[in-house]
Amino acid sequence: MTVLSLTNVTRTFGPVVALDDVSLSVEEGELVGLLGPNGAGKTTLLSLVSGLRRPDSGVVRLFGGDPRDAASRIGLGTTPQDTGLPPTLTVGEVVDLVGRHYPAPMPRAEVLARFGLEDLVRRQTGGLSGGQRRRLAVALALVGRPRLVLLDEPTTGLDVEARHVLWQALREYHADGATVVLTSHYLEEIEALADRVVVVGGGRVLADDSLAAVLGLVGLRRVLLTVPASVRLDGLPGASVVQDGAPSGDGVRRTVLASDADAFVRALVRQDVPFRDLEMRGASLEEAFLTLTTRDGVTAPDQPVEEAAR
Ligand SMILES: Nc1ncnc2c1ncn2[C@@H]1O[C@H](COP(=O)(O)OP(=O)(O)OP(=O)(O)O)[C@@H](O)[C@H]1O
Repeated sequence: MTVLSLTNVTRTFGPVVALDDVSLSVEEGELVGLLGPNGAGKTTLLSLVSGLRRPDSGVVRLFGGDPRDAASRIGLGTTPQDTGLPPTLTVGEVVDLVGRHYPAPMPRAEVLARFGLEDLVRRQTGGLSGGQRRRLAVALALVGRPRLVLLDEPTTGLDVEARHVLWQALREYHADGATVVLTSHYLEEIEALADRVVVVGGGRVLADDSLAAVLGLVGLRRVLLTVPASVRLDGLPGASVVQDGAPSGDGVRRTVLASDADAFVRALVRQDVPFRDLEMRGASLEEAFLTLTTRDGVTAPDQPVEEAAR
C-alpha cells in the first residue's frame, strides 16, 4: 500500500524554488532517509506531506487522501525541527497529555523506556537540555502509535549516546511495522537507519535507491595533485569533478573528485601525466552532493554541508 506520494510537485517561496517537479512515493513498511544539504527542500517536502503547506502545482497524497484533511492525518506522527513543549509540565505529564488525543496510545512507561527517559519523568520540560527535549519530541511523535512517522532531523544536537538510543527506538518502532521517513544531513545517520535513500538537492530528487547503491554514488575519493597548468584532467577515467586550485611552483594544484580513484591514478601513470605531490582523502558529503548536482546539470546548493561524510 502506498502511504504517501508526491506527483510532479512544485513549491516556491517568492523567487526560491524549494521543490522543483518532485515525484516520489513511499510504500507501507519502508524506512526512507531523505538526505540533502541545507536548503535542499527536505523540510518543505515533509511540510507538504503533513498538510502544513500546499503545493503550487502537483498532487500530494497521504494515506490516499489530501494531507490537508484532518482525516488523512490520522495515523501520522511528526516531529518538526523546532518543538514547542509546555515548559511547566513534566515529561510524564506531557506524554500523558499527548496520549489522551489517541484511541490506543502507548502506555507512559513504554514510551519512557523506549527512549531512555525514565529518569526524567518528573522533570519539567522547561528544565530539559536541548538534547533531552529533542528525544522527548521524537517520543511524542510515537505516542499515538502512528503508521507513518515523519521526522525532520531527529538527532540534530544530540550527543553520540543519545543519538544511538534514538536510532534504536526508531529501528524497533519500524520493526513493529511502521513506515518511517526521516531527513538528515548526516550520511552516518542514514546509513544506520534507512533501507532506501532519497538524495535531495536544489529542490530536486537527485538519487533514489537502496542504501548500498547510494553509498556507492557518494563513495568518492578526493585526489589532490600538482600538474603543469596546461594539463587537463577532466577526461580521465574515474574523475567526476575537477577543481582548480592555487598555482604551486611551476604548476597548479588541482582537486579531483574521483568515483574510482584507482582507475584515475592508473590513467595518470599510463598517460605519463607529469604530476607530483599526490594526496588522497575521503570526500566530504558536500563534495558528494556536488558531483551529483553537477552531473544532473543542477546548480549546486549554495549553503554547503559542513560535516565530513565519514
Ligand atoms: N517559509 C519560507 N519562506 C521563504 N523561503 C523558504 C521558506 N521555507 C523554505 N524556504 C526556502 O526553500 C528552500 C528549501 O528549504 P527547506 O527548509 O525545505 O530545505 P531543507 O532541505 O529542509 O534545509 P535544512 O536542512 O536547512 O532544514 C530554501 O532555499 C529555503 O530558504
